Amino acid sequence: MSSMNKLSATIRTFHSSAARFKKNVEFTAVRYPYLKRGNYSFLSDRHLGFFQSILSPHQVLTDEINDLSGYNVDWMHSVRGSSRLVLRPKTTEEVGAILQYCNAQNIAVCPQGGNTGLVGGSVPVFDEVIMSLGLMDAVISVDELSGIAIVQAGCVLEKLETILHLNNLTLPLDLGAKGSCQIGGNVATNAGGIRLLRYGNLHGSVLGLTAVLANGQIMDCLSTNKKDNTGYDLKQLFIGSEGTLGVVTQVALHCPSKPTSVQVGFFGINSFDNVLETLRLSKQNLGEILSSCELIDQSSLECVTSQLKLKSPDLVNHFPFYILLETSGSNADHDAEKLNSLLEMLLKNGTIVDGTIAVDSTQATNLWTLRERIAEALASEGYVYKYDVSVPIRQFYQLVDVMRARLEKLPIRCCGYGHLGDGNLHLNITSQEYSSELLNKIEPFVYDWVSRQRGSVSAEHGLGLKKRDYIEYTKSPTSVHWMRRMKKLFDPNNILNPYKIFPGTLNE
Ligand SMILES: O=C(O)CC[C@@H](O)C(=O)O
Ligand SMILES: [Zn+2]
Repeated sequence: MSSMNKLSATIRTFHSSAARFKKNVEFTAVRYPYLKRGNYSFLSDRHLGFFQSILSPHQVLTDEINDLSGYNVDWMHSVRGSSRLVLRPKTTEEVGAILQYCNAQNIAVCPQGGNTGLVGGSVPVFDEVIMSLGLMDAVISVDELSGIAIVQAGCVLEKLETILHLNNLTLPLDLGAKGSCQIGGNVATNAGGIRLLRYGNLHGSVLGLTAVLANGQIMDCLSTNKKDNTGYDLKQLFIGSEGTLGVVTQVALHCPSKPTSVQVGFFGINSFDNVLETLRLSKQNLGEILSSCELIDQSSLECVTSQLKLKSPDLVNHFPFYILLETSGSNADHDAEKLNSLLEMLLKNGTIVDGTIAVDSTQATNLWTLRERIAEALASEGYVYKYDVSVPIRQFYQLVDVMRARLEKLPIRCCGYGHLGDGNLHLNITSQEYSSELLNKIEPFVYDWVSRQRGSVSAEHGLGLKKRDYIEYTKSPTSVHWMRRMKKLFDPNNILNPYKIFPGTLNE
């Protein structure tokens, strides 16, 4: 059976190849014609001179074609800003000096990690100065005994995982974008991913962090204590703040022990009731070794196999639903036996119709590839309307059915997949190209539907620019009011990632 090391070495690099896809064109001005640039200073030679005086030449990028284009556009090629400057600090102090200056000079700043976000949160909307954390990529310390790693914000997730594995530890989060996303960006967006079912989200795994506030002040919350009840836990404010309250520069992460046995199963299922029963029985029978439970519907599997020329697993038939299960444990024989007897039981009682268990790391990788490259496959198909929602588990697939009925006869593909174990559905609708008519058929209907289930209109991708107008479909007006107050308190001049999270302007 496969080991985690082998698995990790081969899986998931979709962002590097997908970056070449240019089909998903929409761009900010088309979809957001009502957006107005805030009253910020324009970049002048004097400003540039200041940044050049405190940073080295390779930390100040100004060449529009050769340097800036990749920073100005998001991975989906759907939001594009027109920044004229990328700053690449190497230390927390440099971040502090930059922000202090920008705050004093009324210059807007867009903090950026690996730029793998899906809601337009990590790219400028107008000409905000981009602050890229990519040069701050050091792993400062890893302690196997306590399971604590301290790392700079710009460290790419995959690099961090490789180093953790050498210390018999692993990351509490895993994403398809791990080859290019950065831990600071993950923390700033409270990224979820495929292990959340097992290890919970970053609000639990981040023990401490350093954040630089809008005025340049360095807030040292870099605690490594697992227990600390000395008043308010301020670090939590920065986790999921999408760079609007401060710039995260260092993170102390609690890392679980590295599993030595990883098993992957793939099941074909005839009805959504049986999908739910599979989840229930998997939880009951696998217990704590269950580390992922992902749903893929037939439409998603069809898309990923046809667009990326991948082979479907060897099952007897096509099914409306597939579940990908992963276990992570420390005893290969025990874990394999558990998964095999689950498979037998599910087949025998008719909950699943067919299933396969990976016999080696190549097969496991191939199964994961089918799940993790769906986003890339969708992007290569045409324009993608993306929804990342939390819904009560029993209603997980209803929204997909409702949307198919609503968009019947239109030339679209409607896919439902995602993190079933967490109630996090990825609903994606593709069409040949962007159409505002189609968009109006989908939104705000989708958000309204989710709101009526008391779900979340953004489960793990954040609000960024694309979802900001829908915040009140999930958060109460009182919550939004206090969020705005908090933003005003931390960033009174609204220089940090403006136009994100909140609809309108902060003065409204
Ligand atoms: O593109 C999407 O909708 C989901 C992307 C990512 O969160 C995933 O789980 O693959
Ligand atoms: Zn996801």
